[in-house]
Amino acid sequence: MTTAAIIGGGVIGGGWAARFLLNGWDVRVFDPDPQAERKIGEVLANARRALPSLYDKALPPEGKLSFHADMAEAVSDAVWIQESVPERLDLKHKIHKLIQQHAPRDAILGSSTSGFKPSELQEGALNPGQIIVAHPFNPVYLLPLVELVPSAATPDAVTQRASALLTSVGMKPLVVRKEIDAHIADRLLEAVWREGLWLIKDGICTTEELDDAIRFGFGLRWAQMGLFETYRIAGGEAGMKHFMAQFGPALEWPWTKLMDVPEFTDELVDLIASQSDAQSGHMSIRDLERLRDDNLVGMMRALKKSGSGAGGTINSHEAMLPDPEPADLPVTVSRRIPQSWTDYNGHMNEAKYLEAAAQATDRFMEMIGCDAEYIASGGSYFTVESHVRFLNEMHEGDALTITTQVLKGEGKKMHLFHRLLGSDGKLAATVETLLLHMDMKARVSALPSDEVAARLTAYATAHAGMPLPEGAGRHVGQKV
Ligand SMILES: NC(=O)C1=CN([C@@H]2O[C@H](COP(=O)(O)OP(=O)(O)OC[C@H]3O[C@@H](n4cnc5c(N)ncnc54)[C@H](O)[C@@H]3O)[C@@H](O)[C@H]2O)C=CC1
Ligand SMILES: C[N+](C)(C)CC(=O)CC(=O)[O-]
Repeated sequence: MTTAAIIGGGVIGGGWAARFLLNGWDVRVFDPDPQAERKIGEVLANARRALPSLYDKALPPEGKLSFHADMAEAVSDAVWIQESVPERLDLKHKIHKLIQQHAPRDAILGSSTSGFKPSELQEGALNPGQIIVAHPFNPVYLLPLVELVPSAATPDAVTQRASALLTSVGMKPLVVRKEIDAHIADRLLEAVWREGLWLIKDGICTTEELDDAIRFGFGLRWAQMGLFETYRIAGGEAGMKHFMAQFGPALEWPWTKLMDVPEFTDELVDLIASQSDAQSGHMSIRDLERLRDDNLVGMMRALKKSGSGAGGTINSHEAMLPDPEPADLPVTVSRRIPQSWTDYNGHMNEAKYLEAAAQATDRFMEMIGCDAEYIASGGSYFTVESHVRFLNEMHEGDALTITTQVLKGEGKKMHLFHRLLGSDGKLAATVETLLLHMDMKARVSALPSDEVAARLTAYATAHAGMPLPEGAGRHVGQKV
């Protein structure tokens, strides 16, 4: 089992711990705060509820979490050490020295620093080439971006190994070409924050109105296309050059106050804190985190369909996860129930049982080779009939596993029986579904390719010896 050491287990360290644990790594935490175990436990509960929902395949079994008061114990077996102590250079230097006295020489020491350059962190270090900036985004267990910043003293091999390790836990390493204060993203974020502080100080808007200006408009655009691709479209058919000619002059007028910093007087701090309380004080931080996570999962799953932005990272990571063995009943869905799937009755809405079963069918189609490439080449399956039996309630956060049994896989027909199992392994629903293979051009039923037919037959043959599932072939209202 691979081991990560988490040094500093606050907001960011807790998120790193969850990211590694849920990707099957053992995690050792070093943090003097007596509350660290409780805080990490709460972050982990949120992560367990959110991260698996991004995937249509099961993540590896969770690793082991342990807490250590002794640095040697925490780091001596670690492949990856992530430092997330408060943003003070003297503290980071002190803690890196202690880490390097006990760490394996080939372990990577990533720092979560939001602003320090790697060369600053490496000053006076015992093994400078081991230290690299690995700057993540909150929540670390869901957001894939990690800015990986080497200095001139960082060997290329370290950057490459760091990049590969972070990719293997579902992250998107962005290697920053030249070290600079605050890397790339925090420079952008600080510029927006500084301008926002001025707009509030000058009474132009409240914190809520400023957030509205982001979330109802450009915030939605940025998640999928960023700044420059979005502006390319804004230039119309004439593209980027036209856009720059039209809006370039505004930079000189100027519209913004970016280089000034409003003074952090008690008055300004109180104004912002009271507006923020009025905006969001009715919810606890953990409730806000869960709302944020559910929204992020929904948006990231939408991006997964098109492979845009973070969706592309999820697809690549999912492709690295192992497929279940074809001889067993294949697991076609393994996920948690998001809050957005529940309804006014406080449980999973009936439509979502069918949605989950449709995900299982999509996954099974991929398993037999009917994937996006095959569909683009002109063949696919259409569902012609489904029967759902609702047997047990499912709730927000419950684990949902779906197994798929092939009742018939012959010619154009594919007859499937999905079992939806809850956290306790109890049957929550069954969905029996009949599909026909189609010629997508002519939009008529047609035989599948030989390869798809052969893979389907392999499953059908393996499942032929199994008993017919209880409930198969039922019709609505039938007596038990
Ligand atoms: N909060 C954020 O949005 C982000 C923060 N970061 C960076 O992550 C780092 C940590 O920030 P947060 O998690 O927000 O801070 P935090 O205050 O939530 O957590 C810091 C943790 O470090 C522990 N700690 C303090 N001294 C320590 C020591 N000597 N040894 C081990 N642990 C010690 C504290 O007990 C605390 O649990 C900073 O460098 C920050 O710039 C990076 C990305 C985002
Ligand atoms: C505010 N911050 C500088 C600590 C923010 C970050 O570093 C990244 C983030 O998660 O927004």
